[in-house]
Amino acid sequence: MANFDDTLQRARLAFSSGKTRNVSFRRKQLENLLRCYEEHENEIISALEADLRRPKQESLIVETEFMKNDIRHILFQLDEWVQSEKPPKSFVNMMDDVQIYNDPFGVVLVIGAWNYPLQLLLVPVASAIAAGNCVVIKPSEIAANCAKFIADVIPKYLDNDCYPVVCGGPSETAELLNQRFDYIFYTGSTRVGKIIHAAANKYLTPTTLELGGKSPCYIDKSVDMRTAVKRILWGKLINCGQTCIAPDYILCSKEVQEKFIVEAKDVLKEWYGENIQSSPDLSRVINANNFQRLLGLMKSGRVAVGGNYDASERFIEPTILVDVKETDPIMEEEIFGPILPIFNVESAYDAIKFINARESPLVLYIFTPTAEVQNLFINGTQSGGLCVNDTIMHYAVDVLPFGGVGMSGMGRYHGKYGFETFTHKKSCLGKDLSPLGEKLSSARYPPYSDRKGSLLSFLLRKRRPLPNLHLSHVLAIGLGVGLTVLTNYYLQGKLLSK
Ligand SMILES: NC(=O)c1ccc[n+]([C@@H]2O[C@H](COP(=O)([O-])OP(=O)(O)OC[C@H]3O[C@@H](n4cnc5c(N)ncnc54)[C@H](O)[C@@H]3O)[C@@H](O)[C@H]2O)c1
Repeated sequence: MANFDDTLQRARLAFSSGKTRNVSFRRKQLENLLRCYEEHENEIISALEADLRRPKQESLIVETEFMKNDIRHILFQLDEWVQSEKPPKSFVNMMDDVQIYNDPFGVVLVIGAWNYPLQLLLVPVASAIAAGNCVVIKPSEIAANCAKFIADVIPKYLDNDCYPVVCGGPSETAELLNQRFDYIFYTGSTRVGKIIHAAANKYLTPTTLELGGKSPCYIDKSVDMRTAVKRILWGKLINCGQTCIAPDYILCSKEVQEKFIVEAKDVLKEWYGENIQSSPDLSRVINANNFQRLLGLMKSGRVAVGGNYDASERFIEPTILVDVKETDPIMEEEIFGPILPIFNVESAYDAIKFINARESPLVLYIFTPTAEVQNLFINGTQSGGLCVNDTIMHYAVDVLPFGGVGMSGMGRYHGKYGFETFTHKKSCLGKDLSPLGEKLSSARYPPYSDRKGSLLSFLLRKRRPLPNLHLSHVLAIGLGVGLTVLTNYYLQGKLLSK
């Protein structure tokens, strides 16, 4: 059984030494991580190819370039993000110092999933470093080559006491979860998310859960079908459908379905040629277990496109299923593979009813140029995110928070939202000690009286927030007003005496 006591002890000591509170130290670590990506790009691409047979271009877009840009974004903004905030004050605190400090939580645990084995682990790690935490980094054991890269190479770039890498599967993770962390960030299935949440409960550890589920995709008849088909199929087939935000199934009318299938056949031929298996541009299913699970799901409905597979390569041809029923296994569990079922609905209203009868998805996709139809979904459904007329691309907008809702997760990250996830907002009131400040405070002290009560009600009454004024500002304004009044009197006296 793994023993993580020492690792945790060293991280705790490193955190209490105050090292990670130093913003230059955090910046240096992030620069090192960026350098690691620059110096090992080919190794990263090879590890992803070995685990998933991921094409180089996909690895560049969704792993290396994505990660480097995430770190660059943090480095550009860090000095601004770490500043304490001075929120607008109410009348009663006019004389006081009211601030919110950005405190790190302490030692946090980040657990990654296998489908994007580097990005899903190291993007939250970068946010946690930026926020001043120590981080225990736990890659998914299922993407074994990437886990080995992380364990071998990352420690050469990051401070080993502050940011240890620990490896292992479910039993090691269970052991790790017996330790006390100050924050847990987990990416993976909803099933394991519940285990993580239950473990976090022991110490009331705050937790972000980035989970999965079935993300629907509604296609309206008004859409340009060629564009819709390309954007949907790309989102479904990148990483062989093993993407938490892949469009899981399509909701559309029979008429739209017919047009979708005609265009889909054409687009697949254009992208992958006559012999799809020989195309270098399609990833493979991660392992034999998932391959067999997907073959089981392919038995639902009727194959309209694709349907071929080869167990020796864990290859599954991009497959579109029609005539599926609500109760078919493919409509009940997250697919996580290159299979796209179409479920027929009569209208946008029917689609919304169908979506609302199920768990809230991680993302909802709608394809329509019509604002009226878009608004029906925006106002009538709940989902972690919503993407109109495209798939996946909302993930890359670094000013948008990313996360689920309900069974698809809790919490959010990316960009500033990642920094805030790993930051405790420590509120601080600095009371004014001047005689005037004490005079304003004295109404709260006994002996109580009606006069004091009325004064308190007046002071506490909610008004529009004041601009951030301190005693010195108030005195300066008072002095200015006083001088103006006196000058007026003086000038008037002079004029009258003439
Ligand atoms: N929301 C997101 O950002 C996001 C991203 C990627 C994947 N996902 C979801 O993740 C799922 C697929 O990923 P996965 O198969 O790696 O998930 P997983 O839950 O099997 O594994 C994820 C992590 O949990 C650990 N783990 C597995 N079983 C455990 C257990 N019993 N106790 C403690 N730890 C355990 C693994 O070691 C791994 O590090 C899909 O549902 C997908 O939608 C979500």
